[in-house]
Amino acid sequence: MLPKINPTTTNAWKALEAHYASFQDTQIKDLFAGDASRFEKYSLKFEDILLDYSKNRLDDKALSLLLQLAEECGLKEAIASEFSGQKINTTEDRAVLHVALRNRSNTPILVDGKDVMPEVNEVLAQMKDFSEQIISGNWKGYTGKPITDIVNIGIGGSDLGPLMVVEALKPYKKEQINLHFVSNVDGTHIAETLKLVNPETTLFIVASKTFTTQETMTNANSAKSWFLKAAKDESFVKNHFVALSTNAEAVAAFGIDTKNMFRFWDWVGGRYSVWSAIGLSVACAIGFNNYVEFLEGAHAMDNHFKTTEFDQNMPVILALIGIWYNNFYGAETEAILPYDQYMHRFSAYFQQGNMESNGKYVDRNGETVNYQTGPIIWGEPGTNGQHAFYQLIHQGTKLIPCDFLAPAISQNQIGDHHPKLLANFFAQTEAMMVGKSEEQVVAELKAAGKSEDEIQALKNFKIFQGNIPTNSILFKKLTPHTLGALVAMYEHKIFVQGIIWNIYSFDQWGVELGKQLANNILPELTNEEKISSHDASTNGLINAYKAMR
Ligand SMILES: O=P(O)(O)OC[C@H]1O[C@H](O)[C@H](O)[C@@H](O)[C@@H]1O
Repeated sequence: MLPKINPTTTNAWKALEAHYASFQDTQIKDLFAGDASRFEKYSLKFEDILLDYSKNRLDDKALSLLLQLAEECGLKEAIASEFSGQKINTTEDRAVLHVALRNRSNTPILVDGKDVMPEVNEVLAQMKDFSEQIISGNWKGYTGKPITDIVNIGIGGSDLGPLMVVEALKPYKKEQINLHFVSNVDGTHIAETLKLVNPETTLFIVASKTFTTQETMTNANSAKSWFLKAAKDESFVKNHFVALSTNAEAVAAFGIDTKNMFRFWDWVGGRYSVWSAIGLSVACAIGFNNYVEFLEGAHAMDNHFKTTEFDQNMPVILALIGIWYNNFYGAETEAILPYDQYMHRFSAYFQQGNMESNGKYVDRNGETVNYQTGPIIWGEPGTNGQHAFYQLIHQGTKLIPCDFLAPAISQNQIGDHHPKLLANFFAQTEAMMVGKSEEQVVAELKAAGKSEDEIQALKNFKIFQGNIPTNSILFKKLTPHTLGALVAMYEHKIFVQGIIWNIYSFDQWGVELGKQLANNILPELTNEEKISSHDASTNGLINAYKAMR
């Protein structure tokens, strides 16, 4: 079971507070000036991935206290509990075993005394067989034509994971299959997607752990009606609809043959489910072997996380640096900035991964925390972000630690695009650290021929204070294996932080209230009566909507 230690009561926390008081104004660039080996010391390599964390407001003392914090909070025991299948998702009484889904070494993992690996392998074999039939064209639609388009209908973890991975691994995509993702209950999403596809050659993958999610069920029903309008015969549904779910009854009730159901288990969290049957659209897009490569990459990172000393452990180091800024410097957000267009949904994916996991104010003792928990995660690919929001990172009033990610080798070697992209990556992390001093600004303005008055009027606007912390994550190439490792790295970072913050990272009670109230409101929108059962604002809005429509 997980430890239940309030991190602020540890010796390490108190020592970190004391250290922060004297260290807080230290400039990263001065730390480099004082230590010629800082880059070597503060960087880690794992396979083809280099993590450079030297551009942080971090010294040996802070780092060793953060490592001590991890020890005092029982991180070692917590990792062992997770990997051994203990029910560490206590509020839902479930194990947390996405690591079993990619456990390529096949060592037994027991839940309630039963090894889960045979079932995991069974579903993988089913996914292999199915994806091969789709890709080869052997799986036929109701008029005997092969499938050309797959529409994944799902939301949250049943959408963001496969969507992010299919986008990131586009260079590996099989040409004959087009992928589409429908998530929003806004009818526009399904309507615009259906305009692009033909019922004779389209496969709908209905992805929902619970198979009760309003958005997904609504979209799946609309897709089914659209399909039946063309196919006319219910018996054809089995050629065009498959389900990814833990809920066989609901799948059958929807009219999908349970032979066409790919199952997973309650110990797979939605936001950690791309490694499960939820990855079927990925396997159909890039082929099963590439999907397995993706699992292998994650498994390799799992082993690194499980077996490596904390001071050399990438997810642990990233997590501790995050805690340093979140809990001592008061940073409220973290930006994830991939310099790879294929990774354009990576930040959105970890927005859910992080914020749904660690956005909690109640600790594992059921008490309200007296410290900050999960940060706000956001980001867009570089270089686009540079022309949009980097202004605030460079000269705003908020501290925003950033992760920069980039491949050394582009999958599209066109002219000098890639050196230009990477030049921007390196320049931004350098600029964020070194800033630009008053002396530099004045010298530049002088060199540009400005008068003394002009210099005085302008100079303050052109100064960059710098000292903005960044992690640089450079990898050789965005292969399925490397992507798997990167995703697993961030997953474990979230785990480590949740353990230290003494919260439960694998439930998501905070999404329930809105769903409940929407279910109450929906029937009120289907009649013309004036509504008075809510607060004045909600009543006013509902009534205004009814009058407008
Ligand atoms: O896969 P489903 O059961 O349809 O759930 C889809 C999503 O909705 C829920 O509200 C949760 O917030 C997510 O964690 C989940 O991924």
